Amino acid sequence: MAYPEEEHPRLLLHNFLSVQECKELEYIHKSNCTVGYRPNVFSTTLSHLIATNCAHLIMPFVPIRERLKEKVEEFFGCEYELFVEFTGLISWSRGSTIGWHSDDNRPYLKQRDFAAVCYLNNYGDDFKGGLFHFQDGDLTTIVPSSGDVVIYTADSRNTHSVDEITDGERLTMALWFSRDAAHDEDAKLISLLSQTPLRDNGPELWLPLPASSNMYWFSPEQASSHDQLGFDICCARLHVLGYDVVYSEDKISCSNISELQMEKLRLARGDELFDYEFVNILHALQVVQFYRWKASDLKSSKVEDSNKVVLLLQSQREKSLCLKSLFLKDPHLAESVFSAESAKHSNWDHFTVAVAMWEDYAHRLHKELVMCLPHWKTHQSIFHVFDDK
Ligand SMILES: O=C(O)CCC(=O)C(=O)O
Ligand SMILES: [Fe+2]
Repeated sequence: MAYPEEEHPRLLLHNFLSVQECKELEYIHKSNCTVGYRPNVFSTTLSHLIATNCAHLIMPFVPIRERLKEKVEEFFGCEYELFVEFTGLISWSRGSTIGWHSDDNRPYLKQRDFAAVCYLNNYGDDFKGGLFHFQDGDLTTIVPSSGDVVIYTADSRNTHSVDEITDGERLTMALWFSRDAAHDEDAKLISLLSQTPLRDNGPELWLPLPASSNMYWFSPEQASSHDQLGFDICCARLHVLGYDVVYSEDKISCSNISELQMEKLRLARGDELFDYEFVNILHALQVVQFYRWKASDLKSSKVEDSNKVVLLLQSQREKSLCLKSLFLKDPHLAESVFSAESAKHSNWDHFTVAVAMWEDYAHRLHKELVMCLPHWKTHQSIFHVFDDK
């Protein structure tokens, strides 16, 4: 039966995204996410990337969004009719869940016609729980597997739910599509990009700039006051990977998180201080996550002795601990939300290579963005312009 007569129009596509695409989106999410719209959920939106001086990080999304839109249009028989309404990376940590719903079930969501949920990591290996269920019809349970995509109509023919995540972090990219041009995400993003200075080539154009500190503050559901419990998610992600933050300036006191987030810092592991200054905590987090993403390539990279490691002084250690207590009021909570990952840090020499590779990566994406933007503005649409990637 062809759509629209079908009772439950939906499709599961295996390996629609490559392993590399999934890993790159994971890198972007784990270094840029903010607290999400539901308890224990974190999200990364494209407008947030633009707002934090990381507009270049929308580049990896561009060909994927395009392929997904084409697939959805083809399957539902509405070629050239759809707009991407929203794109988001979403991670579901322990305790998160969503009950039976359809994706257009609120007055402000009525413009949503179709959904595509892309799975970026694996049930069982990366998280426990988190199975997806359709309430009726065929294909009722989907076991998330990296690279797979489920597409379905956003209406009540596809009522669905997600089981509670009981361990680990479940990572997805969700897109919604609309026939209504007034809800075109591209137009909104192009307008934001047009207001962002991008033209020159200096690193200040692609070094991240943290958003307001409350966007990175995770509060457990039961906490009555914002400051009492919880943790800063950037610091928590560094912590679960075994990195401590050491601020460069002596004058820094353990007081104001929003000011600290903008300060220069270094990273330490145990009593080793990596003598390289990051411009702020997001910069450090991006490089650390990049190092993890590229770990296997780095193993075979030729390393010159970097001499960048010095012994952490006692005074620096004390300061670092004091700051940690400010950023992580509850380290155990942070470890349970981001599931203390086994530290994969192999050595600082490879890390030094990663710092340089990260810069090349950001710079390359920035140049691509600057080349694409005039085309996007002309067509009022975000599309893959160059094929020589
Ligand atoms: O992550 C999933 O599998 C589905 C998420 C979902 O239903 C939603 O965000 O509306
Ligand atoms: Fe949903």
